[in-house]
Amino acid sequence: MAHSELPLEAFPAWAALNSVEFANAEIRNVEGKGLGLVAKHDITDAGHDASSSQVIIRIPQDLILSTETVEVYAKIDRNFKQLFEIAGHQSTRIDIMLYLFTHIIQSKEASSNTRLFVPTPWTEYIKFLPQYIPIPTMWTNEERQLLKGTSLEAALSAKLSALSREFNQISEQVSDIPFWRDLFWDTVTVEDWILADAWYRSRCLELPRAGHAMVPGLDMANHSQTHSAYYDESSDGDVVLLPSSGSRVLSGGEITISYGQAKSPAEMLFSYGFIDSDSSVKELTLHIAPLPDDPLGGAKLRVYNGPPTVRLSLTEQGVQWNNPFLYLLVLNEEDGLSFRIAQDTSGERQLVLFWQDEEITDRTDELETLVQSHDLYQVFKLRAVAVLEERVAMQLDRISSGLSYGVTEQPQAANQPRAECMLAAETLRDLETQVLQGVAEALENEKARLLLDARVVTYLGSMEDAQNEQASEPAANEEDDFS
Ligand SMILES: C[S@@+](CC[C@H](N)C(=O)[O-])C[C@H]1O[C@@H](n2cnc3c(N)ncnc32)[C@H](O)[C@@H]1O
Repeated sequence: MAHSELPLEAFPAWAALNSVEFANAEIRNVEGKGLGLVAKHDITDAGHDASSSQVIIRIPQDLILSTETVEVYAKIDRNFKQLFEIAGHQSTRIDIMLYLFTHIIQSKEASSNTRLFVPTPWTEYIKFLPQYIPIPTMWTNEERQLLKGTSLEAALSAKLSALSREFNQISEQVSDIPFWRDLFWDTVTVEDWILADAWYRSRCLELPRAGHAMVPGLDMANHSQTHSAYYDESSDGDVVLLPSSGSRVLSGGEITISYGQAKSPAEMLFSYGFIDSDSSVKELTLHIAPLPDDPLGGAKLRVYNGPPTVRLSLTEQGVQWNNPFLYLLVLNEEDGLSFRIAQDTSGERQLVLFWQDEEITDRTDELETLVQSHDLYQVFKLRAVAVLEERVAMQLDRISSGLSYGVTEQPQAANQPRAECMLAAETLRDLETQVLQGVAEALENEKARLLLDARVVTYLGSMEDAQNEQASEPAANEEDDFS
């Protein structure tokens, strides 16, 4: 069943009906970016007061889609309430997605004129939103293959599994409610949930007071590193778009905002479906697994209070790769790392981490600082460098072997990936290869430096002596060993 859509010409009427003021902007098609905001008259920065006459657009508070809006809607619409009571109240993301999902279902039913839910300003507004967002969760299978070997490969497959898990769980949770059960049988598909996620991810922003929210009209603003406008909440709670300091947009020029200056290319592609060629951020995040022969591997993963990842960046200052999880991975019992099980006051058993007999369970992210005063710090660092070097080499291998798909192979015409997806994947691949190569080189240099360190030399020498001694001792069962 198709979603109903509205032409752009209908937008001014929707805006007027809902008291959205487009004082100095209109929505137009912008080459390569979908819709965007364009100045009606020249804009110059002439003050930073949200109530000043420089306001480009103003959106009334009651149109903002936040957790609060969703809670209020659950009080008005009993069908939505049933869904929200069962599947909502988990996170802002899920609450807003349930609201969007409900509105998507209504838009699919629009042709049959069946009113399933109490209408809201969003009932019509979502008909102006694109049905396809160029983020990889909406790419075809063939297009997703283009990301093989990049840092998005694992992130994307985890995201798709999570989306289908969330959808199946909701479907199961509502199976006892006839209204929702019938909708899940006849109308609703996982693609609707994927679309709700794509809208949320690519259009949600953080407001100073309302927090994570979607703002109709404002979410038509595209991103630029040299953005000409910024948003704020006025004293009466309305959301306003204002000129950025020193900005100047001529009549007919595009008005842009910033989606975040520090986001990596992978994050931009994942959340917004494009990589900003003006951004200088060269960064990627890699998952790091415990060493296969580490008996403490599982406990280390459980106790670490952050994601088991390392962020690698190339900056003007050089290469950055430090991450406390690496130190947790390379430290062992003989170094002074230990785990114990403790019971809290409610009788719950907890895993507790010690370093040199000091409890550090809540300080795993300070591990590198904690080990710095140890005599063997340079040895620990060498181990961390070696583990990371191996992981980076593996990723470089993956990223270069992934190259053969889609770029050199000719996929079947029917499944031909779109040019924009090929270009985005190739850009990501190039940028990540640069980072990985830069980090690999820096790690190689760091390893060479550490291997010259006096304490490392002494430590490695003592390890070698111990091994030689062990090898020269006859094995106790040597004579009986016929294996
Ligand atoms: C908040 S929406 C902006 C409005 C959107 N262009 C539309 O047609 O509805 C964010 C989406 O706009 C597009 N976009 C924003 N800035 C862009 C840019 N600098 N280059 C390419 N696409 C951009 C991306 O598809 C992104 O997911």
